[in-house]
Amino acid sequence: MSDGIIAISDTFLPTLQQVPREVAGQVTSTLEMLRTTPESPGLHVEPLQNVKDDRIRSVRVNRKYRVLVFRLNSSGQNVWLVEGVYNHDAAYAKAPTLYLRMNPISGTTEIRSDDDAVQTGGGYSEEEVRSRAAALAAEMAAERLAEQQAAEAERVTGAEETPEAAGGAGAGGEAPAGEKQAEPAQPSTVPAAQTELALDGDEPRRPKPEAPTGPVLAVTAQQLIDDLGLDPHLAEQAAGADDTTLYALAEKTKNWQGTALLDLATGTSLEDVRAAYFTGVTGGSAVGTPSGTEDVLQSLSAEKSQANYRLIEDDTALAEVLASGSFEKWRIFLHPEQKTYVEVNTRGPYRVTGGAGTGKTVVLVHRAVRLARKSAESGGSARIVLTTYTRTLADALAQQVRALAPSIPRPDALGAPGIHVTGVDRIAHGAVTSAQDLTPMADVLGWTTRTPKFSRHAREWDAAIQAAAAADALRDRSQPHVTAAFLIDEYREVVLPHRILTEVDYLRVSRTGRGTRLGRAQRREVWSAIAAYREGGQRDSALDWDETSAVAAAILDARAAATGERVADHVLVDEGQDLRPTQWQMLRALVAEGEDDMFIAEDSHQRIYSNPVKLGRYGIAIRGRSRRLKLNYRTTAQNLDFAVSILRGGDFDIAAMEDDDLLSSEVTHGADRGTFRSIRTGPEVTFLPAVDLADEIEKVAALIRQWTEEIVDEGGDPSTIGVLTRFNKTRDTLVRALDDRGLRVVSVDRNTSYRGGAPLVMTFHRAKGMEFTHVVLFGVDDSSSVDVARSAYDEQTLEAAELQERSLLYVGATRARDQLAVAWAGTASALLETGEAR
Ligand SMILES: Nc1ncnc2c1ncn2[C@@H]1O[C@H](COP(=O)(O)OP(=O)(O)OP(=O)(O)O)[C@@H](O)[C@H]1O
Repeated sequence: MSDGIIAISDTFLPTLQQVPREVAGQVTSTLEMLRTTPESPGLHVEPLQNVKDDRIRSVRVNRKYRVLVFRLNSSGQNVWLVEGVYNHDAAYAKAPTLYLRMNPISGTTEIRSDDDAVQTGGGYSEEEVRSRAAALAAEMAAERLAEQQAAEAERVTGAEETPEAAGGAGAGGEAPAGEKQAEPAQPSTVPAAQTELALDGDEPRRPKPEAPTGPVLAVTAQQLIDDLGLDPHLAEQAAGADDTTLYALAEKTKNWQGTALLDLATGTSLEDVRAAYFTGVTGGSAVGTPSGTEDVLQSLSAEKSQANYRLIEDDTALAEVLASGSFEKWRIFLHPEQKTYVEVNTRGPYRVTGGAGTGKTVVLVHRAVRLARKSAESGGSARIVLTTYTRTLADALAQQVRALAPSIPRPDALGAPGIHVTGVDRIAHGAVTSAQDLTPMADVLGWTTRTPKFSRHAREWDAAIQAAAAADALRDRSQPHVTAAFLIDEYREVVLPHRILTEVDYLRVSRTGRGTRLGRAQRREVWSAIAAYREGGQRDSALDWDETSAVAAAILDARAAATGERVADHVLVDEGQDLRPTQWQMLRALVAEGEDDMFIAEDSHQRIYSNPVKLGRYGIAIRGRSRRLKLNYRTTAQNLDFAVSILRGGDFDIAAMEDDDLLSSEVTHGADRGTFRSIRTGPEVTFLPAVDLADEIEKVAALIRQWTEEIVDEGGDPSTIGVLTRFNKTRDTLVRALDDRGLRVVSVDRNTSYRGGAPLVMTFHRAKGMEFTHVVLFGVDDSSSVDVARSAYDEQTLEAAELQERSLLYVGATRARDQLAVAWAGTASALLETGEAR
């Protein structure tokens, strides 16, 4: 008999994570034996008594553990569908109730249990189900044909651009050093399904959110039954369910039906949900009846089943993951939407947005690996750059790439085959230091050197202002446009990207997007300070980081002009919302425009470093190629609700801030409860109001102690607790105070890498991109925001700075997987809008 096939169910990985490490190793070798030599005397594959589905087997791992599998035998070949690993007694208690059913409407395999909280009741007989399924299949085929015909008609007549084509070549926006192009036309109509979202985005200010009541879904129970194939009992409860009930139902429903409900709750249409999960396989059986082996096998091998099941046969990637000893679900099972963005072939830059924890990084890492594998399969050696804002985040990305695909090369240098993972400033630094020819520097700065230093400090702007004042070039130094804050932004957002070298050019340049309007005399003043800053740089042969990436872009462009070659084939960017204009220019210069050139993951609601950027200005035209992820995999619904309530108080008009040429519905998400949901629920957020700092520290110390004990009791590591502060100073005070109370914590800053064994204390900024099981937001009182008015030089920067304070709290709150606590002394921050906190 030929070797069998191992099929992994998504129920298996969480159970594998629960067993001791050495047992996990034994499980994988047991599965390998099951695949190759199931008859081996060393392997005990036991049928069980009194079972619902006689295909279920218990396979011995060691004295204590058993794996539950379904044996699906077809034409002499075995497919072993692995459900989970349990200790002996739990396995024997569970096995009799389990059965395999293929849903006749969706064609999806479901591992069901007689104990399912939601069971059959009402609905159709088996016969009715089958005939309904056949009718539906015909309906879908007709729909597909009609769609194809419509698309064909559009292509032929050119009557209307498809979204992809609309963002194609030529829509590149304003050239860096050129004239402003005409604004792309706004679409005159918004598709009906998106109208509500678009209007939401236009609301000037949201009222304080009320707890949502009434049905969440905009579909009837009958539609859920007929069109989706949900269990009738579940459908009836779900159709009328309010928010809380819907979550409870989705969580209890272990198979794809639960996720499909959440998808609908995020605004995904019935058609899209069907397109995501329906396998197209016909047959199956009603709830309560196991389905035939052939039906199940066909369904399992359908591509759409990959969200929940994977066959190991020929899947070296999956085998690699299992062999690695680390079993997080994200490495094998992607949400259908995530999978789409991993695999989509793009005709230019593509952007995935989505709230915190929706798996944007997961998509990016899978995509980088897919591009590398695809190239290797066709004998190529693609040069892939995977980058993000900071080095710490880049290190985390590198770890994920290694976990997913240890065998793919991760070169240290730009231009080598494989996945080069590094921070965006390091790329710029590398491009400048490795350049043979630094003359393009002169095109950006007006001077050049063979030995640049990278050491300029923001305070050198003060020296430049002083120098300009000393030369009598400034009339009044208290004017906003001659403050360091204004000049830094003007330099990085206007002067450097446009490669302005002279006052004459600066007087002419379009400053679109900058809030403050400047007259001629004011521009002269600004230029005098900028010229002084540049002279300082030239004197010291020193570049700041914005200059470095601007120079890197010029060097890369010059090299491409001379050789016709760019240094990368694909560029993937995480945390894109925090990148600055010249960094985008540099990334654009790494890769030629074309298929799969740039892929960007970002969340505008998490922007905590830079001002919004209109990517189209830097040759990154994403119009029509921006998509949104909506299911939060990280944090519970309770924590997410709290985090989103912070955003709601702010006027995040993302569409206007960054890409006003996009439909606002393409980018809105965070403030819109209906479009962003968590996949699980947990305890309520804990609020810890305190009378003063000492009281707050006491309360937080007690909570950390309690959490630490609970985590240690369960065999976990207390470094999964994160305590976040707004300022470095608060962090240091807190760490000292906890230390005085005999509570060991680790203070994390730029220079300390974190270790396990103790809770971590760090700033909100440092926690960006990280996640913890438990989080305390410390010191969220009315003095916890920076005095934004002090550094803001106009209305626009004031608003942006206020939004950044909200974003910081949002970032902090969404680091928590399970439990979140918010502490403050005295009056709570005005940014906390929830009733409990006020
Ligand atoms: N398909 C999936 N199955 C299981 N877990 C997933 C899946 N996708 C993402 N996750 C988990 O959700 C969490 C958040 O994922 P990720 O960090 O990619 O989100 P993100 O959108 O980049 O978040 P942020 O914007 O906050 O950085 C991680 O723990 C990740 O492992």
